[in-house]
Order: sequence, then C-alpha cells, then structure tokens
Amino acid sequence: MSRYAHPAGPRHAEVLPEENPPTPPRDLMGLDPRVWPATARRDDTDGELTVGGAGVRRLAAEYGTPLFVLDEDDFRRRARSYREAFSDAEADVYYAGKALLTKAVVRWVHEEGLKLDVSSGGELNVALAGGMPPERICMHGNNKSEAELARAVEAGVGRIIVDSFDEIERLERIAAERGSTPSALVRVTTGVEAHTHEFVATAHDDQKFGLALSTGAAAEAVRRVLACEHIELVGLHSHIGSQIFDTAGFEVAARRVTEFLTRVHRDTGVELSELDLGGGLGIAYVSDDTPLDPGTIAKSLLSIVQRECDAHGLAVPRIAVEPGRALSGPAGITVYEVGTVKDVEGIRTYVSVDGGMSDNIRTALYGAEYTCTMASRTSGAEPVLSRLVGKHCESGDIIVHDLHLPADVRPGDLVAVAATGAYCFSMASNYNHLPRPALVAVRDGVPRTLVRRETEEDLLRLDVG
Ligand SMILES: Cc1ncc(COP(=O)(O)O)c(C=O)c1O
Ligand SMILES: N[C@@H](CCCC[NH3+])C(=O)O
Repeated sequence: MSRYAHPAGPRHAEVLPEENPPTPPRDLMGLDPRVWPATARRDDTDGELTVGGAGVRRLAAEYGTPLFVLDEDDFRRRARSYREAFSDAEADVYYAGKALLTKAVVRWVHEEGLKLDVSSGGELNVALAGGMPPERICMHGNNKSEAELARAVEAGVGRIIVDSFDEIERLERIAAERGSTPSALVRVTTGVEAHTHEFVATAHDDQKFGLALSTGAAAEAVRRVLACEHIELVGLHSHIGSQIFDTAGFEVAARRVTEFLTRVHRDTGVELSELDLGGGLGIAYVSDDTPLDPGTIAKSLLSIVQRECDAHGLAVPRIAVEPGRALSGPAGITVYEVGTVKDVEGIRTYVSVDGGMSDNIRTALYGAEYTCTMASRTSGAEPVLSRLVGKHCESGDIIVHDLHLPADVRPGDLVAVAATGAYCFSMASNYNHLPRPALVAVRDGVPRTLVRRETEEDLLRLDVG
C-alpha cells in the first residue's frame, strides 16, 4: 500500500523480501483503472500503451523521454466530480495548484468551475497568466514575503490565508498603504494526527503551519485580525495533511474548527461566514489503495458542520475544500526509456531509466509506492521482481522499490509509471544538471505541449559566472 509504507531515510543493506515476496500481478500487462488515467488502454495488436488516444511510442519519439503525459479528460472529469459533489451546498472547490500548475491547467480549472489555491508568488503568477480571475484565487504560505503579499493585494486575490502574527502585521500595513481591504482566513491547527507520512501531516501542533487552537494562538490571531482596519476576517482555514484515505481526521478537524467558530462568535460577537477545510484526499498509487470518493467526503464534511452549527444556533458557513493530488495525480503518467538492465545475482534486477529522483522525488522523500508497466509493447515473458531506478548519482535514486516487469525487458523499451500527475513535475529538480522533462496533454488522440522540455542551454543560460 502506498500510505508511505516506510519512513524517509536510508534503507540499509536491504535484501529481497524472501519470507514474504511480493506476488506478481495476475495480469502483468493489465491496467488497473483505479491507478491508470481514465483513457489508458493497450493497443490490440502490439500492446502499446495509449493515453488520451495517443500511443506512447509516438509521444516518446516526438517529445523525448522522460515525458510527463497528462490525460486532459481525466483531469477535467475529476474536477467536475468535485464541483458536483459540493454543488448542493454553499461551497467552493479550490484546486491546489502546488500539485501541478501550468497556464493550461489553470484554464481547465476555471472552465470546470473551480477556484484556485496558490501558495507562492510564482504560483500566483501562473494563475494570473492562465487567466484565473483574481477574486477566484486564495493565497497560502507560512512565510509570504512583502512582495508576495503586495502582489496579492494589488491583484485583488479573493482570499489570503494568514498563517502567523508577523504576517497579520505585514498584511495590515501593505493593505493600508494601498487603500485596500483584502479578505482573510486564519489558518488554524486542530491537533489532528492525520494518518499519513509525518512530512505531509499538517494539523499537529509541532510544525510550521498555522496557529494552534490548543495553545490559544488561533484565538489571539482572530482577535488581532479583527482589530485590523485593513483586513476583513471572513473565516477559518484548516488543512490536516495529504494522501489521506479515511474521513476520520477530516471529521475531527471539521468538528474542532466549527466549535472554534462558535467560540469566536461567543467571545467577539462576530459570526465568521467561511470555513475552508483544506485538501489532502488520497489517490490510488497501487491497486491496494482505496481513495475516498468526492461524494462521501462532501456528505461527511457538510453534515458535521451543519450539525455543529445547528447545535450552537449559528448560520452554516460557506464551506471550501482544496483538493490538489486528487485532481491531477491520477491524470498523469511518466514515460521513461529503459537504458540498462542489471541482474544483481541472488538479490534483484535493477532496471535503469533515463530520469529518476529529479522528476519524481516522492519515493526517496516519503517512501511512496508506484505502479509501473511495460509501455511500448506487450510481453508474454515471466514476471521478474525488479527495482526501477533512475540515472542520478545517488543509490536512493529509486522510482519504484519493488515491481514486476517481464523478464525480457531490455534497453530501448518504454515503461510508464502511473499516478505521477501530482507533485512530480511540480517538485522536479535539475539534479546532476538533468533538464526537466516536457509536460504534454493528450485528448482525442491529439498531444499538445503544455511545458516544453528544458535544454542544457536553458540551464547554462542561468549560469552567468
Ligand atoms: C493548505 C493546503 N491546501 C491544499 C493542499 C493540497 O493537498 P492535496 O494535494 O493532498 O489535496 C495542501 C497540501 O498538502 C495544502 O497545504
Ligand atoms: N508534496 C507532497 C504533499 C505535500 C502537499 C503540500 N502541503 C506529496 O508529494 O505527497
């Protein structure tokens, strides 16, 4: 299962799990629809993987490898399903752009009726360049700079999520200087221990995000923002973490934050009208993963908030959610070319591809799990327990720890890794001076470059010494 199976960090002298070897999939060439993009198919004649009607061999020939391929229909369908799940209520769905953001993605999000969450000046820049109306943008960040806040205020972003006492002062001054009154939410931490990897859990008290309910910091932040002349406090924000599979954490957080809303009303007389419950909904990286569907999460969150508000005689606030991974993650795959196949006798087979931790850091960082398949052809060869690794100078440069590939996998084959649409392109690096891959969208058999491949010249251009 991909719930961050082991903590990040070195795994010393690991050998094949002989006592409990992973079982090969029943169909080595199968494409589990829970893991692969909605339009992923195998060609009837030679088993080539196609996405959005485009074959990976053609994509690789035209755009090179590694290549990020995004199924536009899949992304749009997921966006629509979130919007529809929350459509019965006064609710907003913000796509969390940190997962994957390009101008085209911004346009899709807008066209599907969603709003957009950005968490830096750079993301705000893409959001505006992609045509998202500023009032439909909310801005996050635990350390927004003067320049970022000024830009957000000048652009007229819809909501600023304030995250510290320093920021409250900074925002008040910046807004006053510009004669504006931005709308803000206070980000609170609810103390919920989300069932996910420590690095992506964000609601426990001992971390950098938000202001704790338990210590009184959240209450103090609310008082300070209410005292600001140039900030309009409209609500509260809570985000418990990422890649979460059960409703329990969301439910506890929703309850605590709604209770706090009622306390704010009691203590200050102010009835805050918005509650943003963040993102964090998990996706299936491997077949064992069981993501929540948007309908279930919408029903559960809305009923808790309704119940708490009814119990305290408060009007139900407008709800917001911020899914990122759940929209872009399953829509994307990465296509690599195999360069070497090395059988380390008695241990395992290492299949090296032409990318690695520079285009997917998640395995090294969180111990994330992925599904990978032979993509350029079919094969009837027996399954061999393998490890998919990159080309970086790092033995932790692993993309998939344990997977089965056909025994005849060879240099020149294309393999594809599923569910890489979130936090792979957006977290990519130039380690070892590898140019970052292109991102191509496919729809109705037509590929379209969203972001072109970097070149070595691009990298050298920045090197002005
Ligand atoms: C405040 C906030 N909102 C939304 C998200 C999106 O999370 P996910 O991609 O897991 O839905 C994150 C990232 O964890 C976040 O920090
Ligand atoms: N980047 C993380 C999640 C953090 C999301 C942002 N707070 C991941 O790949 O799972």
